[in-house]
Order: sequence, then structure tokens, then C-alpha cells
Amino acid sequence: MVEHNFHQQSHSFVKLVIFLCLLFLSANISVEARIRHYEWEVKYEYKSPDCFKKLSISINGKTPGPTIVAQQGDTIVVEVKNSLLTENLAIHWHGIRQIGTPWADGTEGVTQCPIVPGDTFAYKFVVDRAGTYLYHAHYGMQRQAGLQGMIRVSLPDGVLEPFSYDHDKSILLTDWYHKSTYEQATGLASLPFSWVGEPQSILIHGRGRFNCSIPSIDPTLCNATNPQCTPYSMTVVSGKTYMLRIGSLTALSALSFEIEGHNMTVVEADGHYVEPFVVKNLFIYSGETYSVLIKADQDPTRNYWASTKVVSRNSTTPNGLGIFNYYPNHPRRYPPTVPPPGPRWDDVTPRMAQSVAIKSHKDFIHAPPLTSDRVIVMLNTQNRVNGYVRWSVNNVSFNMPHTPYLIALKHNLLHTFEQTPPPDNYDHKNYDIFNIAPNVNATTSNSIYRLKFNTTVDIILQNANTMNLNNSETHPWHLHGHDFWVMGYGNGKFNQSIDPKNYNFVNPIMKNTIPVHPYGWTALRFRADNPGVWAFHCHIESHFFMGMGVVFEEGIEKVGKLPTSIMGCGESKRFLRP
Ligand SMILES: O=C1O[C@H]([C@@H](O)CO)C(O)=C1O
Repeated sequence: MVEHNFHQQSHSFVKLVIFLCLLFLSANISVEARIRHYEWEVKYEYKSPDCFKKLSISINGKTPGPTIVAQQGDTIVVEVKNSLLTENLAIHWHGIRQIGTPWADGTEGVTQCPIVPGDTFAYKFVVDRAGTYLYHAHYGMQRQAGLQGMIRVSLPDGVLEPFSYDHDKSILLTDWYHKSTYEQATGLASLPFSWVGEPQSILIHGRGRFNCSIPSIDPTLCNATNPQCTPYSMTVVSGKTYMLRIGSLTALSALSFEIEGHNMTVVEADGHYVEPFVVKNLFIYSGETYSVLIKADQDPTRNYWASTKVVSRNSTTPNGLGIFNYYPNHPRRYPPTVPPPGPRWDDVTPRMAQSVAIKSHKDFIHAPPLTSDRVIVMLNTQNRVNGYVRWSVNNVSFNMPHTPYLIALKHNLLHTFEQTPPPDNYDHKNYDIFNIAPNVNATTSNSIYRLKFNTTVDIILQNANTMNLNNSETHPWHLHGHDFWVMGYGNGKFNQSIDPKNYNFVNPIMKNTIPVHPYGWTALRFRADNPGVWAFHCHIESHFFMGMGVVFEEGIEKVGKLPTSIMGCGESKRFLRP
């Protein structure tokens, strides 16, 4: 009897425990897997971010657009209404790997048809890792008209970062042209070639300052007192430490960013924790994000300059200036000092040194595979194709197909793009990367690299001289759908039998965007383990427009049923017919 009672009691105790576990689990799920719903209207508006009035693309009236703030594991739903009236649209979620949702990557021509004017398209994806990410238009050269913003993903409740700070802030750095993207794109695709030139301004979180008093400037278009172009100001309290998330979505410019008189400790890069190191100037390339810690430890009776300067190009663009404001000084009070001049534009050494210094935080090392299954060397060159100026990889300049690859591959419409694969190497023995190529002509193709699923792939980005004497540019390459390990950097020509011996197998950082420095090489390794079709391209918007990109396919047979909302262009129209 006693025993029976005991059994009954233990039975109800187990039931209670199960019930409590379920309750706890469901409560946890509802906290962790939240759905964040956004409704965005994208339209053209006149804006004066640097005091000069220009047609800009805004999201809900803003450029940069609203910052998406989420927690790891959340599902983001963004319903994008295209109110551009006469222009297509697509938005890419930069740094989000889109595991299981390759159709939500937002890359026009690769993962979806464009969103036509008047239509609403719903992007739905999971932000599976904490960190700082970006979003921007991925159609033609639309990004630089202002359609860009940031994504901030926090850690799950109770999980702490490996560093501490008092406040979390974010800024987006962009460059700004007064010419429309259409004029620019037309010039790039014309004979004779018309280059976009240097941007008129650098914007710190959408604010810059063009000199309206230049005599050739129409005073009705440029108004130095317009409140839209009051400088960006970040207010701090003396003694506090700030985590500043910095993203760059410049169209062209490589930047150096600094806060006068303050050191910055780099702690995160592209969503991965960095073994902390201190810089005075942070070099940041288009498509990269960094988080830095800044302690407000200087004389609090004044303000300081936040300054950003173009490097790697002999640019005419004035430095972008903002104010690092010590409370309670007025946030717009100019600092009493001359803004810092920034580093020399043509000194590659400190830029290479920063690239090499970025290593994985010691407690978050994710070791790379020790060997790779395939090595693709990608020679980056500026070329001519039928007289037009283009950029190429291994002498092939990329063209977008009319039917997006994801749809074409999933539905076996292989006739919609060229089937001869692009080359895995270049004429390594004979090509002189330090001189203008004797024959600069290239070909165009829309063929792609097909990667064996679950294999390890090495990419060597090899820089070279452009078509101008003694000139090699910095190219930030961005990979969609993955993070890669940064295995190494070098100057000159990559040597396949020597350089891999010096790869970093100990603590390589993982990133999604990486520079290849002038006349140098950069080696990356990634696992082809995310079923889908993914772009890999130079993040300089005009360079991608001029063909500087490739596309990878992996595991297409594992991709689930494609939503019909991505279809409607090219041969994908057939799937919409009843
Ligand atoms: O693609 C480019 O073209 C110009 C220049 O090389 C030709 O005028 C430039 O600086 C680029 O990056």
C-alpha cells in the first residue's frame, strides 16, 4: 500500500516535471524565436544629406533606412513595397547566410526576379548569429542612391559578449554622388567610357557637408543651413565605454575612420569576435562591419572630431566629419582643433597590417578544414570587351542572365545561361601582374562555378595592374550565403607551392567581405555547405556593374520548393501560368 502510494506520488511528480519542462520550453521558444515584422515603402524623394538636393531612394522616408534590431534566432519578415514608380528593386541582407532560404538573399538575377513597381515582396529569413550586418539594394547601381541600412543582432538572453561596455551605438559610412545612378551606369556602359569619378561627399550615417559656396554650384540646389546636413553627432558621457558598430556601404571608397584623440579597440568583424587590438585609424572597406570599443577618456569640456578619409585612391573627396560630443557640451559645437588629416592615401603598409592583425578571438576559434578540395585562383583585371571598359576574373567579365540562376538551376533550364564553366586559374607563368597586360581584351560570360556539395573550396584573389600605368586598386570582395576563413594575405604574385604553407590554421577570422590589396593576394577558404546559388563579387558598385563578380552553385538538388514570388521574369514566367 505504502509502495503503491509511493508509485502514484512519483508518477505525478514525473508528470509535474514534464509539464514544467514543456512550459519552460514553450516560454523559451516564444522568447527566442520571435518574428520581427517590418513594412517598408521604398520610394524616390529629394534629400540633401550633404546640403545638395538630390533624388534619393528612401525606406519609409529615411536614408539610411531603419536599423533592423533583432535577437539571434529571430525570424525577420520585411514586406517591401516598391513605390519607385518606374524602377525595379531587390534588397540583399548582407552577412545573413540565408540557411534554408536561398530565395530570400535578394540578389536580382541570381536568387530572384526584380520586384516590379507597385508590387510588394516579402523577405523572410532567420538571423541565426549575433553580430553587425547590413542591407542594401542589389539591382543595377541602386544601392548608391541611398537604399541601405544596418542590421544589429543581439545574443540570446543570458549570453554575454567577451567584452564589456556601457552603450551600444551604430553608424553607417557611405559615399555620395550628385549624379544619378542612371547617368553613372550609362557612362560606364558607353563608348567612349565615362568613369563615375570620385564621390562628392562622405556621409557619416547619412550626413555630410558639401561646399555650397563653390561658384559653379546652383545656390537653389545647395543650402548649407539645411537641417538635413547638420553633422552627425554622437553624444557620450565622460568615463563610459561605447561599443560602436561601424559599417561601410560606400559605392567606391575605401575609408579610414578615426575619433580624434581616442583609441579604438577592435572586437568584432562581420559578425565574428576578434582577438582585441587597438587602432587609431580603422580601415574599412565597402561591405565590411567592425565593432570597436571607445572609452570617453579625454578632456570632457570639449567635443572631438569623428573623421573619415578616402584611402587607396588619390581622391578629391573631402574628409567626412562628425562630432564626438561629450555631454553636456552642445552636440553641434565644433571642436576647437583642426580635424585630423588621416593617413596617407597611398600607403598600403598600415592597411595590410590591419588586415593581418584581424584574428579570431581566442575563445571563439572555429578551426578551418586542414585541406581543400578545390582551389580557384581569381585574377582581378581591368579589361576591354569590344572596346568597352570592364572588370574580369581570369579574363571573363560577368554578365547577369535574364532568368535568375536559382530558378534556372532548380528547374533545369540550363539553356538560359552559358554552360562552359569559367576558368579555375589564369596564365600564371606568363601574366605580369605588375604591368598593363599586353593584350587587355577579355570575354564576357554568364556561366557559373558549380561546387560539389559539402566540399572545401579555396579562393585566391590575385590583384594586378589596371589599364593605367603603375596602378592597382583595392577591391573588397563579398561572398553571399557563407562566411569564409581568411587564410592569408601577401604582396605580389601568389605562389601555389609556397604560400599555402604560411596559411593561418591557428586562429583565422571568419568574414564575408575581404579586401585584396593593390598588387597583392588574399586567400579564403569556405565550405560549400549551403544549398543555393550565391554571388561573390567586388563590393565597389561600379566594378560589379562592369563585370567584377562570379556566381557559385552548390547543392541545388537540396533546395526546397521555390516560392513563386521570386519568379516572373525571363523563363521563370512559365511557372506562373495556371
Ligand atoms: O573602373 C575604373 O575605371 C577608372 C579608371 O581606371 C579609368 O579611367 C577607375 O579608377 C576605376 O576603378
